[in-house]
Amino acid sequence: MPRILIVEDEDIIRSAVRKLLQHAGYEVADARSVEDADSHDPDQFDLIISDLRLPGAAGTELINRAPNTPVLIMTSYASLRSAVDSMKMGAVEYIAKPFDHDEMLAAVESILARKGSGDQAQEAADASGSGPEESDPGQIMFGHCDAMQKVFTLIRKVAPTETTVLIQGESGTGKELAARALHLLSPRASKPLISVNCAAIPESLIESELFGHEKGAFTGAVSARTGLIEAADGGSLFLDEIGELPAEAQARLLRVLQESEIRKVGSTQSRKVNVRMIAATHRNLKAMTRTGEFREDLYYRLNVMQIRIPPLRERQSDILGLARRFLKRQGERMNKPNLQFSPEAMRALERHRWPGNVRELENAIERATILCDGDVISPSLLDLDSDGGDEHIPETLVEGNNEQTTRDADSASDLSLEDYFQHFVLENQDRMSETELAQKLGISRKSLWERRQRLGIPRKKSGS
Ligand SMILES: Nc1ncnc2c1ncn2[C@@H]1O[C@H](COP(=O)(O)OP(=O)(O)OP(=O)(O)O)[C@@H](O)[C@H]1O
Repeated sequence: MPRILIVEDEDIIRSAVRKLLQHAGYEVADARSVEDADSHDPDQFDLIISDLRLPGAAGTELINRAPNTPVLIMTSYASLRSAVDSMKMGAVEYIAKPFDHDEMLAAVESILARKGSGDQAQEAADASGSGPEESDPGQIMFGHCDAMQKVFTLIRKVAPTETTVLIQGESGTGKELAARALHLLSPRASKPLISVNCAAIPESLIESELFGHEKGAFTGAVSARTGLIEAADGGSLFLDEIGELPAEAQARLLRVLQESEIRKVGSTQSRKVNVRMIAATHRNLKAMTRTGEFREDLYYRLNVMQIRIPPLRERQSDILGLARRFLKRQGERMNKPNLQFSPEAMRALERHRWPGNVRELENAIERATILCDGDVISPSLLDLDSDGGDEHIPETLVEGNNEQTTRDADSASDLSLEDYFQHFVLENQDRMSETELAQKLGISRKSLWERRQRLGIPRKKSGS
């Protein structure tokens, strides 16, 4: 029977995950912190599931302390969807909280299956030191056109260095993927890549999230916590939407860049950190320095090397290649392996302006794959003319999520995760809009609304 160690300081989550896994037939032990977990021999476990932010050391520290055991990291923020990107470490994965029971069990099963069947292959790949993902940006992101080839050349040159990189580009162009390529092609690839969306974390929390806090630093700080910068120690930190960082956090970040030191909120002591910074924005940071919205000194520290990801409309010759790639992936996921675009659909794809860039293309194809009854995708399934930009797309994607939400409702054993949801909404709804709440919970606004109805937490009038 596989043995699993859960490391989580929040009692509700720890006991919910424990019950879920025991119910599924696993043997489970638990701990409240990385230090607490030291009392267990990691080699006795087939899997460690840990929260990212814990009192004391960050959950990512377990990756070092338990080199032979896969670590599944749980993150609280949807903004950290790709928080722990440790692909090179075999079965290390992340899961965004709150997760469905099915999602957690599927992640556990898949890691254990990979561990069982893949150990030897993984060892061989590690020994040769050449996993397929690490050798070229073209294996991490698609791009044959000249503009993307120039981006790849820049990534290849700058990735092995320690240089801070500023990635600019419209929303959905692939800035996060470029950051991942920079990390995976760097000597830090075996360490964590922590991605933080500065726009998705409320102002009041961002400093504590990034820098950590001491016990009692503010109301609600019941114990000391590691920040995300410390969690990325030895690896890379990707700060998405850096233009949204509030002034105080900008000042603190500048100190990290200048002195490679962080000081937790409420602490008088600094600690050395070794983190490579990659920042991204869709805004004109230079112009923001002129209006005083962004610190000029921080701008120059970040802008040592700039990579501009072109919008999809400037990558005309890549559109069909990307579309086919997404269609293949979605077709495999949905068990529709023979899907093809009709000639009219291909023309429609090439004619569209793609204001939401690659993300919009990916979503259009996911939607068409779901709706397609035969093997041919027609223009009407792509529904490109009626696309309403960013606001519209996530709502469409919710189709799949909703199914899971309904399954949640059917499962009486989900109660404690629902408690977590309820707790989170009640605690944050006064200072967060519905969009922000949904983003942080990793669900769509529609799902948030549905869960509110089901759990009887009506939306406050002043909420958004
Ligand atoms: N060149 C590419 N090849 C394959 N997939 C891509 C490419 N560029 C983007 N994508 C996919 O498109 C989606 C959006 O990409 P990503 O999140 O990197 O964009 P972004 O510029 O960081 O967006 P935002 O500014 O909104 O955070 C992701 O699912 C990503 O995997």
